[in-house]
Amino acid sequence: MPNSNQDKIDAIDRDILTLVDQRAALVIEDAKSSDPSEQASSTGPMALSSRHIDRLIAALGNAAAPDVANTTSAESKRDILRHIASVCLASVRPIRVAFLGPEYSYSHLASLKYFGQGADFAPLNSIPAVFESVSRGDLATGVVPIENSTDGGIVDTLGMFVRLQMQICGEVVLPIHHNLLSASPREAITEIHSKPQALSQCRGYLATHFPGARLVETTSTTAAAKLASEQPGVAAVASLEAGRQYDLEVLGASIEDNPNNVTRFAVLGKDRPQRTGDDKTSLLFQINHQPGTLADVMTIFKTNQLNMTWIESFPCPETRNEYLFFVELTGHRDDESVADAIATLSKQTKRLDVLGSYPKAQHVE
Ligand SMILES: O=C(O)C(=O)C[C@]1(C(=O)O)C=C[C@@H](O)C=C1
Repeated sequence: MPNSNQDKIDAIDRDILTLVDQRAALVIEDAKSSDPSEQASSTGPMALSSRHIDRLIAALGNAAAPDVANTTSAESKRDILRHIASVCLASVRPIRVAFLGPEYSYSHLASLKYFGQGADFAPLNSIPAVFESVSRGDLATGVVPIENSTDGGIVDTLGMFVRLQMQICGEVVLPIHHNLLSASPREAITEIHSKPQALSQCRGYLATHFPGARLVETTSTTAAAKLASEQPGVAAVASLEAGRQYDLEVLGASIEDNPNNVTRFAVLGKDRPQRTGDDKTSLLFQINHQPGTLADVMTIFKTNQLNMTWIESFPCPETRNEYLFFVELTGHRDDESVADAIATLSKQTKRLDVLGSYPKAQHVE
């Protein structure tokens, strides 16, 4: 059936493309006139654009164009604008982003959420490989899971921060909805494969519905999905996108035990984002193994009225019975209170790494 509105739709598409080109030209002009430190930034501009887009969508509410039915969701509008922003930024400076692959892992979805589809994505086969490629400078930036709301700190990531000098220049918070995916029917499933964290986030569901299945750990959820497409009797716990990629049936949707399951990802890189007024600072420190030292450190945060958003201990690789601590707090290292706390902390710790100050993730959808 011919579409009677097709000519009008074509005209609108042409207008959209003209506007995208105009937008890209403005971004290029701004990049040329910005100071050299901002020009070198690979992660900052997209974070800033996302922030502006979020504000714009929030301000528009549900009344984008009064004369037109408001049929597009705020989420779709946000996705469209983020994609356009990312494509415009890529015309100034292509961004290469390392993540734990293969594609459609949650790390890939988090990278897409942060950088948009205009970035160039490089799937690597482990979290340490992501750290090493950014540290060597092979890739400008990388995205790694750092904390899950069900399971806590991601050990591979925390261990790499302990081993390697690495900066955090952003964060992404992604709701994680796991799915049981297979090319085989439900009754034929004998093995369920996934990354340990994903299996753990679904342990109640798996124990109830597949008590006899063997749980097998893989390097990522998508690696499990790929295997499930190749081996009969194997199911994977992975994203819907991974299931689509490998043509798998969904045997169970949203099987995470906690419906509010979210994972926070750190954006790694050499950028040093400027203060926005709504920032976080990540610290890694080691203290003497003596009574009261951790309490003394907490007092520094209290005195400076700093709100801690995360604390996690990690066994010190060199010294048995000693621990390193990861702490995140609200505020930027350029804020007086944070700068004061860091200066005092440096006198009371055996090791102190300021991992970075960066804009707080805006929303969870
Ligand atoms: O395997 C993936 O898909 C990942 O991106 C890793 C990872 C993790 O290790 O936490 C990320 C988010 C989920 O919590 C489960 C798996």
